[in-house]
Amino acid sequence: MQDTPPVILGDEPGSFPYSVLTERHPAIIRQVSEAFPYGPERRAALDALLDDCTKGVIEPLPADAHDRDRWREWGAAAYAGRPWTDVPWLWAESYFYRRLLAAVGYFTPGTWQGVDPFRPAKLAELDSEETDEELAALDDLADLSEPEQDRALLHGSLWGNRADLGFRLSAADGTTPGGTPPLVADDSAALWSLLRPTGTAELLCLVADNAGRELIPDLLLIAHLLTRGRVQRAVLHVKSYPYFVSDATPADVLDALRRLRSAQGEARAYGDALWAALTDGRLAVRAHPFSCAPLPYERMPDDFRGEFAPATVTVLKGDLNYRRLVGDRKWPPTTSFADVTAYFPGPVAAVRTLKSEVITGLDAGTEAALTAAEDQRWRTSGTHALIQVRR
Ligand SMILES: O=P(O)(O)OC[C@H]1O[C@](O)(CO)[C@@H](O)[C@@H]1O
Repeated sequence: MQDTPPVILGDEPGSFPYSVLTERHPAIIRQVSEAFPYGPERRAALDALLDDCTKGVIEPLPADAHDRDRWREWGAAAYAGRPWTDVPWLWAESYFYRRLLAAVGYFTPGTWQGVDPFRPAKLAELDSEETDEELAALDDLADLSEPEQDRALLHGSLWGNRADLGFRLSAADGTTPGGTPPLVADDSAALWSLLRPTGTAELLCLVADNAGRELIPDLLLIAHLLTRGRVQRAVLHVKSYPYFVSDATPADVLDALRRLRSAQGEARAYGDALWAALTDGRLAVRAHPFSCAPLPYERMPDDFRGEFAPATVTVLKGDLNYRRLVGDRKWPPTTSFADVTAYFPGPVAAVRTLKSEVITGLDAGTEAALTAAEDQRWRTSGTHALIQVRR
C-alpha cells in the first residue's frame, strides 16, 4: 500500500471541514436551543458551548461524566486545551455532539434526560408528504421482477442517504449537472453475488446512517432480503445516542417501524414483516458505544469486531461511515478500496453519496472525467454516489 496520507483537519479557512466547525456547529446549537423549551440552566450551557466552539479550545469532560475515561482513551487526554480546528476533523465533530448532548441534559437525571434534541426534525421528515409518496411507490415495486426489485431497493437505500430521492429505478443511467454518471463506482454485482437468491447468506450486518428518509429504505431492503430468504438473519447497527443531527438511534428505528405499520398497502406489509423478524430474532438492533466513537473503524474494539466477523457481508451506509471505514485521510482517489479496508472483519460494502472529500477506489479515468467536468465539487455536492465492495 502507498504511504498513509495525513488525517483531515479542520484548520484551513475556506475549506469544507473548517466551515463545519466554525459555521455549521454554531448554527446547530442555535437550532437545538429552539427545538425545546429548555430552562435557564440548559440555555446557559448551550451559550457556553457556543462560546467555546467559536472562540475557545477543547475542554475536557467534567470529572463526573459517565464516559470520561472512554473519551480520554479516544483522544480527549491529548486534544484537551487545543483549538477545535487543530485536531482531526472527525474527532472534533464527534466530540461536538457529545458536548451538545451534555449541554441539553441528555445524560443527566431530570426532565431532559434521554430527550433527543433532533427528534422534532426527524419526526417532521418521517411524517412528510415525500415519505408518503415514497411509501406509495412500493405498491408499483411489487409488480417488478426480483432483480428489478433488488436494484430499486438498493438504489432507494443508496439515494436515501441524500434524502431527496426515492426509489430511482434507473439512477445509474442518469446524469448529473456536470454530465458525469451519478455512480462513480458500482460494485453492486459483487454485493448481489454475496446475497444470492439461493438463500445461503447467513448474516447481513447493516450499519445505518441517517434516520427518517434514509432509514426507511434501509429497513425495506432488510425486509426484502429476509422475506425472500436471501439472508437468514440481519443485524441493524445504529448510534447509541443522537449524533450528527440526523443519525439513527434505536428510538428512530421504532419511529420508522411505526410509520411503515401505519401506512397502507405494501408499505404496511414491509412493516409487518420487520415486526415479525424483530419478534422472532431474525432481525436485531444494536447500538454499540463505538458507534459514536470519534475514530476510524480500524480502531474498533474486539467485541465490536466480533459483531461483524460472522457476517456474510457488512453494509456501511453513508458518508460518515465511509470516512470511518477508510480513515478520514487525504487519500489519492485511486487508492485501492480493498487495501484500505483489508483490516475489516469479513466482506464489506460501502453504500454512500459523496458529501465530503474522502474517496478511494476510483479508476484514473473516472477521476479525471469528474474533475474535468466539475473541478472538486463532485466530492462534496451529494450528486454522486458509490457502491464499493471488498469480498
Ligand atoms: O449523513 P452522512 O452521509 O453520514 O453525511 C454526513 C456528513 O456531513 C458532515 O457532517 C458535514 O456536514 C460530514 O461530516 C459527514 O461526513
